[in-house]
Amino acid sequence: MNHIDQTFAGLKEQGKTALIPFLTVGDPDAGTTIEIIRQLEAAGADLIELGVPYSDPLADGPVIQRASGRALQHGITITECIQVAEDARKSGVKLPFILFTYYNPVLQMGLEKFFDLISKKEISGLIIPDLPTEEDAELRAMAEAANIHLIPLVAPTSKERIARITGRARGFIYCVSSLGVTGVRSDFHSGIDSFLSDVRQSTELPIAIGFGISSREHVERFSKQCDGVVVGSAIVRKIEETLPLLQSAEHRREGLEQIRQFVQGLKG
Ligand SMILES: O=P(O)(O)OC[C@@H](O)[C@@H](O)c1c[nH]c2ccccc12
Repeated sequence: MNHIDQTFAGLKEQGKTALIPFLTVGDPDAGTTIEIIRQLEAAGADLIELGVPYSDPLADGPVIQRASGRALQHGITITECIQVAEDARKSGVKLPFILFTYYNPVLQMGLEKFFDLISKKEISGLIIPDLPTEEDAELRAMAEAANIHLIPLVAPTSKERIARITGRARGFIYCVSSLGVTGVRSDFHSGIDSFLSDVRQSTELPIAIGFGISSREHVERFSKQCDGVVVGSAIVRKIEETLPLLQSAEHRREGLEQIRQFVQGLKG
């Protein structure tokens, strides 16, 4: 059990679905990211996905690619991204943090040093989209030892792999709603409902859905079948739209308020 399990258990008792925003850490800077996280919590978010910017975000659409580019322009590192979790906790944020990173930055740091760092910095979960389950044994063992949940992704094409992936999972199962890259969508994979029931039947863990979710209607629709809903690009796009306000001392509060209101609208 860790902070993620406790959060989902609490929501289940209340019959609620977790709202899980994703944001790119350091877009536009680490300090603003912490203030945005506080707004996300105030808007009703239940867990936060902290995205580590990467130079080759192969699974990301244009919105998150641009956000990663902005953050990397300011030279943010994976260590600084992890520090944001501790600083946000110190500023009073209570939500569980899931570190979202591609595998390369972890390899560059070295698994030992990486786990030594995140086990001390308020990280409860890990999502590494380009680490196949067939190659994650060492990392999974280190995550277990640190009581940090390695959260797997399953896609509608995972089919017979679903049971193998969910069988060794911790935290929750991240169900990808559509094929392709992240980004706001108006429609989802045609077999989405049967895919979600297949995943549900394969695990006792909570299941969350992500990719393309950008409206209250989407959140409502998927709340019937899932325990959590991940929203990334729609929120990252809202942050992008408010950058001029966020970067002006005079209008910063207004920009943060616009982000809070947008996310509150998703939660309803
Ligand atoms: O951006 P979307 O369409 O709302 O999808 C969530 C997604 O951003 C986040 O979970 C994520 C960001 N980059 C990823 C790469 C792979 C899987 C998931 C992700």
